[in-house]
Amino acid sequence: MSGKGLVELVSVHKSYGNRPAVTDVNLRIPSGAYCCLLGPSGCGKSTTLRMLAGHEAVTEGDILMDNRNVTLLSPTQRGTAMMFQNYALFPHMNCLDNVAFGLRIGGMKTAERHARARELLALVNMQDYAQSFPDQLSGGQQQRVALARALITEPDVVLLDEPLSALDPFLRIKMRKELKSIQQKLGLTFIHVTHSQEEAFALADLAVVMEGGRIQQIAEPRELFEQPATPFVAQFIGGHNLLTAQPGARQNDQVQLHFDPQGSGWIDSHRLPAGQGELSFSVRCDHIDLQPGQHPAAAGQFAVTASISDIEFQGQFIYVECTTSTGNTLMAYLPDRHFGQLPLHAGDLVTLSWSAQHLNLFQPQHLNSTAQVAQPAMAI
Ligand SMILES: Nc1ncnc2c1ncn2[C@@H]1O[C@H](COP(=O)(O)OP(=O)(O)OP(=O)(O)O)[C@@H](O)[C@H]1O
Repeated sequence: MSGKGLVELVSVHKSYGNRPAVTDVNLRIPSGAYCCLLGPSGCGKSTTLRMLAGHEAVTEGDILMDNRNVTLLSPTQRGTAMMFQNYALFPHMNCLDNVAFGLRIGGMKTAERHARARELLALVNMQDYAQSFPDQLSGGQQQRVALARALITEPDVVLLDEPLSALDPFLRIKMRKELKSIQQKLGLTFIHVTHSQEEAFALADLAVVMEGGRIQQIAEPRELFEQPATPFVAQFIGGHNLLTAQPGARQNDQVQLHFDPQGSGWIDSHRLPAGQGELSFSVRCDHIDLQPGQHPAAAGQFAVTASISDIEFQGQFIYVECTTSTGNTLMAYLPDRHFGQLPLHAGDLVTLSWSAQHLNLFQPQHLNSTAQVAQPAMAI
């Protein structure tokens, strides 16, 4: 463990001309963390990574590494190493020389450089390929060599720009396990840009979801999935329904919520923001139950009536899409064995229900985000 590699971005902005690419990014990545920057194309994740590497100037704000302000330092002065999407190996050099290259600048003797490069090739399980050239290697092997090359300068922080995107799906899963295992073994901070939520969930200690140049949520993957902070996050990570409801009658410590046209349920009043009109929620597709016919909500449950518009077999679960009488869509993932016991067909009237504890309430301050304007929550 290096014990180093604490990374902080303080009010970082980046504009190209007068077009903002990254806006007001505040982020603290602890030493030794595996952090994934996640988001759709154009959200600003690569620009953020390039600013961390020193390949892109910061327009406003500061970047700190181990409490040292590195904002104006060159890439080689920061203690970072970058691994690129296409690996950027030198085609005319064998693996040993590719890996040893970073030590040339330091003026180290060839024998010493090669000895160190051999150690790193062994770390990434490529010791038998020292004399091979990049075009003689598979994608996964090239990726391992590129990682060894990034590690040879003994960085505290490794920056990875879509490192798995050039690999086929099987190799991608294998290589992501290797990346995580090397990161844990060396105890370095890894900052990994991806547009895949599955990759971020598998790798990250800390996931940062970006949209429109801004951070939408910073959380551990489990929290991100269980409590997405904004409608954008819920929609981007997938597997969530977005809902809106109107608060109605009060009873004891509970408030009734009404979904248009035929749905309702009761929620603890302390969960609702004061003075709020319409409320926005998400509920996970795998937290929804389905029953044939029309039923009122049971105690502690929410229920909505809709008709089945589509059923798809997805392997481990059945995807059931339902449409309410006002034309909105609700999705449920039913376990295969559960679905087998139900006589459900497209066109059937069903009741979708879920526990009140599974309603994820969006806080009103998060509903003013750009993403919310672009993707309004759905009224059911
Ligand atoms: N060199 C540049 N000049 C002008 N605009 C740029 C430049 N690089 C990025 N941008 C703009 O900045 C915004 C953020 O781009 P960025 O590459 O960081 O997004 P990204 O999330 O990494 O996307 P992708 O997944 O497609 O790589 C985009 O609107 C992009 O068009």
